[in-house]
Amino acid sequence: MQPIDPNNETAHSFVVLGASGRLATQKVFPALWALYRDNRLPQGTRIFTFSRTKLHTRTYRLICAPYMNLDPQRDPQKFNSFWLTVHCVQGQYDQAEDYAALTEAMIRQETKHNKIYANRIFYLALPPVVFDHATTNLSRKCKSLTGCTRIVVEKPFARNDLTYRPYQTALCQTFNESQIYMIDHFLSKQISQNLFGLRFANLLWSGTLNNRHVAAIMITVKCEKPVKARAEYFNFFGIIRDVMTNHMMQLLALVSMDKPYSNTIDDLRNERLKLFKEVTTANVGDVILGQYRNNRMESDPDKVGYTEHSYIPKDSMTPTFAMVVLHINNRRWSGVPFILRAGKAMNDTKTEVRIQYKSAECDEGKNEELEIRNELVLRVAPFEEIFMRLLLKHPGEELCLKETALNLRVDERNTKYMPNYNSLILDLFKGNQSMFMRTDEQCEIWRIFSPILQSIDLDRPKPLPYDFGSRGPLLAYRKAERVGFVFFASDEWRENKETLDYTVKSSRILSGPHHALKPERAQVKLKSREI
Ligand SMILES: NC(=O)C1=CN([C@@H]2O[C@H](COP(=O)(O)OP(=O)(O)OC[C@H]3O[C@@H](n4cnc5c(N)ncnc54)[C@H](OP(=O)(O)O)[C@@H]3O)[C@@H](O)[C@H]2O)C=CC1
Ligand SMILES: O=C1O[C@H](COP(=O)(O)O)[C@@H](O)[C@H](O)[C@H]1O
Repeated sequence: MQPIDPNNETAHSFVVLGASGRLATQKVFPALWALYRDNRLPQGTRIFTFSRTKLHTRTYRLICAPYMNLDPQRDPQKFNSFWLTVHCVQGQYDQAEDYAALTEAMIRQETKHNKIYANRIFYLALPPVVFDHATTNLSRKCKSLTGCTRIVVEKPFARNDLTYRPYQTALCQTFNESQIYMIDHFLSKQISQNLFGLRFANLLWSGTLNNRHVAAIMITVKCEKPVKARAEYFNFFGIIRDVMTNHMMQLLALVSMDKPYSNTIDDLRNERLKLFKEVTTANVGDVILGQYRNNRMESDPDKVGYTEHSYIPKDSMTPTFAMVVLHINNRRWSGVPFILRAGKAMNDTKTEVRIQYKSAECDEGKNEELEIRNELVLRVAPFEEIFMRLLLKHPGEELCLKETALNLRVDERNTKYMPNYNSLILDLFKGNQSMFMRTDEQCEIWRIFSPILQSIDLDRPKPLPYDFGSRGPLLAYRKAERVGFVFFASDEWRENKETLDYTVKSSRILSGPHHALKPERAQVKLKSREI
């Protein structure tokens, strides 16, 4: 893949459809601006908005400005010149002639820059209802005749395996796979790239990531905030479709797939697909669903039960928490549970992959209640870190073991990472599809989750209640323990005693006792010859 040459002669038209919406104004335009400011976009880039709403660059820049992280000392002049590259086109998503008008607008700008070559990128920041109209009309009226055409689609990629088929057909009949960029912003997160590096570049890990050494893997995406922004979308799709059938499955693939044959995009995607094919189809027995309720302790009117929000139907059965246990049917992983846990309005905001190793069989005086396991944790939120839970000798004269951490705060290494959307948009210009999904990958993901999703849609099971701000339903934790995961005082064990005591106390109140709430640090006495 060639790096972008800012002096590239080719004209580039970047079109954001649905530009009046949240995704466009809060993510896509801020990313475009940051890349422009840092001279990362090719010189001949022109940006177009396409929406039913009549937009003017003058007013649109005011709408986007709060999300653009402007530096008043450094940026004003460049910010003005950025907006000179933006052109607004109004249109209906189902009207072919409006797309023809968009093409005329693009040609006018493209020919100013280069009369021969023009690449076009279409970013669909649109809800699914207009997806078919947009892809068909873009394909008929707007494709570049002289350069590349790329189309970017955002989740939700349909609702299940049945609705995905026509979705995939519509997309693949109008665009080639090499033109389709299915965005999953988790693929561009550092955790994803770290998983790859850690696994395939270090013998220490590549040799132990298998069912001989690993007891269980837990992948977590939990969030303290209640559902508010995008509530209508969330209530329709629920937590499983929001983060599991996309982001979390990509993390699962990265932690478990074999090393791709080569670094080419196809080999990478083929290996991911192979892994997804080996994940067994989940059924209702593999899932625990929850929905947050009022904990009667919050004064903030936003921190109420899910169905108490004015914007959520009172009888909603949408799960705001889910834990799903998956299995991979191959030699490396059979027998190891992969536990996906996600939720809103929980006790913590945290995204991580936690690899829990089997316990070492060295301690004669082993205390059954305190089973100690090594863990390798890759965390991306609230901050980036990689740590290993280890057992070392407790300082002092007594010969006993103590949990400790080998810890790396990745974000303290002074490296500035590019935010997700910036690097993904840069990849669009470069034509680098490796951080994007291929359409057949999503097909397998829907196959894995469809029985569960179908049961939720048809039977409308009542999710288990859990208190706002808690760890979710206790039953979920029991389930995780039953399949082989052991909870320690989560990761709070790394904090000072005061925080630990507080967390233990409040956790107890919020979700009842389980192994995560052990008040004592684990200490296992050993005979001297074992140290
Ligand atoms: N917001 C986010 O952070 C994320 C969003 N996504 C996905 O990206 C897509 C866009 O998200 P977002 O910007 O939040 O969505 P919005 O609901 O804000 O919709 C975007 C734009 O689409 C047009 N639109 C909305 N509803 C309709 C309709 N019924 N018929 C025709 N046009 C409509 C509107 O533009 P106008 O009327 O002016 O044409 C609107 O401004 C969605 O599929 C979403 O799931 C994915 C990940 C994150
Ligand atoms: O796409 C989504 O992802 C976010 C989590 O992503 P992050 O980059 O903020 O960690 C999730 O909160 C949201 O519900 C979901 O739609």
